[in-house]
Amino acid sequence: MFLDRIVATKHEEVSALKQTLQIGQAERTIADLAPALGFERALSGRNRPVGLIAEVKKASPSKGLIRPDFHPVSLAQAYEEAGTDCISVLTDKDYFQGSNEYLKQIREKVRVPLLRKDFTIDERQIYEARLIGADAILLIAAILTKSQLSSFYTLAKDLGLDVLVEVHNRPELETVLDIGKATLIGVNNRDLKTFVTDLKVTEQLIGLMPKGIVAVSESAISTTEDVAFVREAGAQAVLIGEHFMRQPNIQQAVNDLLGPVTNEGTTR
Ligand SMILES: O=C(O)c1ccccc1NCC(=O)[C@H](O)[C@H](O)COP(=O)(O)O
Repeated sequence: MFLDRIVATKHEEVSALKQTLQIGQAERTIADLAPALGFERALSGRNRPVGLIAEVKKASPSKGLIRPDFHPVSLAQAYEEAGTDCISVLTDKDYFQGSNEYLKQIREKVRVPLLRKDFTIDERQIYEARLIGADAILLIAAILTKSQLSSFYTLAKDLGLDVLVEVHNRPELETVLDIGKATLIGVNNRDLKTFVTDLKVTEQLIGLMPKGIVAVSESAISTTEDVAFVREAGAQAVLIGEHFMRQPNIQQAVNDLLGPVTNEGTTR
């Protein structure tokens, strides 16, 4: 299964990271860094009626190469000019053709909060995310134990990062809610094991979330009807990658899909 392969690769990467990233040294370096930008705060005070996390995504396991003329900084700058609330940057090399370097380069040029989109399975990756300039990390319930979800969440927060916790089914959501820490939860409409997408997953799961959670609908959103559907289901934000990556004019595509910036965001 593909997800198992991805996780196996992550274990190899973490073994290598153990040789280069010493936790004590990382803690000292992080203590001297400027505070991270408020990822969750940007979504709560969003620029449009629905918040937007726009993704910098060159390729994916389900679709192969998506954006042949891939210039990560230019793409992120176009997202920033389009009034994107947050940007997601895929840093996985083997399956998404991403890179930590892309995130670092974007951090230098863009003042929008950045999500390090990767498959976190070890605490060293959380230190690494902060060191390369991320403002938030992703924790995927499908690949973590309850205990890992809880301890990784706390570590990320202690390092000044926000956390997007991702679920795809009811048992995963129940685990996350039982831990009782997550305030920003993403519902991935894509089953990471089969790649099948269905926006109804958003409808099913957001209805089970308590008030006060910032709910994000992730994946397979490409039309104004899709956006309307997930908003109606209760999503306060959307995470969109492939659709924007296939457009020649990113700014135009963001405005066509989500409308103009209104600065009328509200908190729930
Ligand atoms: O995108 C994939 O094919 C994929 C396969 C296996 C695990 C994760 C995968 N994608 C990660 C994501 O969550 C998406 O990049 C993100 O939600 C944006 O989705 P989309 O708008 O459909 O590009």
